[in-house]
Amino acid sequence: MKLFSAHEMRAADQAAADAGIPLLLLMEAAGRAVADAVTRHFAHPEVLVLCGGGNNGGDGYVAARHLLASRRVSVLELSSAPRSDDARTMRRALLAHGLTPRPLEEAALTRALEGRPLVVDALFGSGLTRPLEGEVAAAVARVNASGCEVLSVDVPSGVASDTGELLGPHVRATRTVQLAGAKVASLFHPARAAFGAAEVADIGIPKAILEAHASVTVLSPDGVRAHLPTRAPDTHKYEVGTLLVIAGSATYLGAAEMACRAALRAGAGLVTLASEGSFPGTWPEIIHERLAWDHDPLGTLAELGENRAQVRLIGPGLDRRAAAVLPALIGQRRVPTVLDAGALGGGDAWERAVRDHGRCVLTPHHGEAAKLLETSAKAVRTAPLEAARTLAERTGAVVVLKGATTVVAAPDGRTAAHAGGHPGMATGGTGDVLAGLLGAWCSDEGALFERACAGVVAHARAGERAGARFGDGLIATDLIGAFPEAWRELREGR
Ligand SMILES: NC(=O)C1=CN([C@@H]2O[C@H](COP(=O)(O)OP(=O)(O)OC[C@H]3O[C@@H](n4cnc5c(N)ncnc54)[C@H](OP(=O)(O)O)[C@@H]3O)[C@@H](O)[C@H]2O)[C@H](O)CC1
Ligand SMILES: [K+]
Repeated sequence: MKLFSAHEMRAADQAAADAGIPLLLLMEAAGRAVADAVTRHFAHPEVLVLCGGGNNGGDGYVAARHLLASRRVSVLELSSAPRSDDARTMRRALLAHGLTPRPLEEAALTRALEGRPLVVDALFGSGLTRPLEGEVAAAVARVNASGCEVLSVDVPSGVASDTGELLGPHVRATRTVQLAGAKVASLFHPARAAFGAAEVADIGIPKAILEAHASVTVLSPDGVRAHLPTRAPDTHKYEVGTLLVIAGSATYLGAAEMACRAALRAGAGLVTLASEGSFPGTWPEIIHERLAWDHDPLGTLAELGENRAQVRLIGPGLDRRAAAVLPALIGQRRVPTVLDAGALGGGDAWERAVRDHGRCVLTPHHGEAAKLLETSAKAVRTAPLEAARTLAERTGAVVVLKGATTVVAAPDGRTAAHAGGHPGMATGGTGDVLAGLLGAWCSDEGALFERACAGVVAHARAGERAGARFGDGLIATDLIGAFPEAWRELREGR
């Protein structure tokens, strides 16, 4: 499935019109799809349709017309807003069926809501340009307070369709029928919650046109299945990808160990941890190489044979003293390299090293991305797709921007987002686990973006499994325990 910005959707509409499918036809299909969704999901004998002055309102008039056959329908409309030609046409068609919309005024709305109707919210869609205020904001508040179930058309009114951030007053929908494609806001918190159950209706825009106008893929288990690592029956450990993990410090040895364990469970052929001090690890499978950050660490690492470091992961719990050698460390081997946490150093020399390397995967959370982009965490949260894309373009790396919805961006512009997982994953160490499994799965140099996408989905699935068992009390190592079954489910299409 693809994700659309309002601009991309308008361009797709225009391309459809140019190809011979006028907007009026799309609007008819949109309203019909909304009426079908009402029939499928709601048994209310009464339906109250609220129409705005734009094309979202046009969809509402169409839905009202189709619902006349099976429900008692009334329509309240905003009269102040201008009406598009198509919305006007659909309003006339409704009048021809004997239903006259009435003005959306306080008394009329209060009376209508007393009958506990299903409310169809067709006030504003993707054309919202500013926060709702005055009478419209009051009407939305009244609908929310009424306790009536609400089906929103395309976008809950008041939600800006291009961001997960909330502008102001908005409808809290029970269900939203998104038209032609999912909207950005439906995938990102907190706006995501306003959509209720979100579905996408086909309104007759040809698939090729939709594909050509959307730049973001919504990740799904089905979508990443082809990119899960597989192994031949006669393979050996040096063929499935060995991982060198450069991580840990006196305080954060656990981060390094969790990354190593995750990598092993994700099928790494051999995992070597290079860190300072003695390693009290409880997994004997992890090979430990001693590093001294103040005594030629690069020399020590250079001695490790190529077959021990077909992929590198640098960063989980990394000792602060590593910062000074980061650019040289990144450039030391030309193998796929995942940079996490302490290895997301930033600065000109760092950025040059990442760009020159050309095979890096960066895994920042919002705060780390903000630092790398020299902006605020709020700016990243407001526009995570753009933030991930900009960082990927600037560094030439695949960027995995972690969050409740994770964005993956490639330097060539490919972008994907995934909203799976469990709120319990907001706990220390789950990022180290992701870094470890990406280290194991990014052994395919030609498919770093695809493998990163698969890793994000598998990590989220492990979180869902662990969340089902431990709820909000899940801890990062639970993800490692849940990972093998999550991987199997993805492989088997369950
Ligand atoms: N391909 C598709 O998905 C199709 C979708 N359809 C539907 O069309 C809408 C988008 O329609 P559009 O007319 O562009 O926009 P809206 O209906 O959302 O409303 C825009 C009007 O509202 C005014 N506006 C914007 N913000 C506010 C506000 N805060 N308060 C008051 N008024 C506001 C705006 O006017 P301004 O010039 O004042 O900004 C517009 O007049 C989409 O969501 C679908 O439902 C098509 O029906 C079929 C194809
Ligand atoms: K709406």
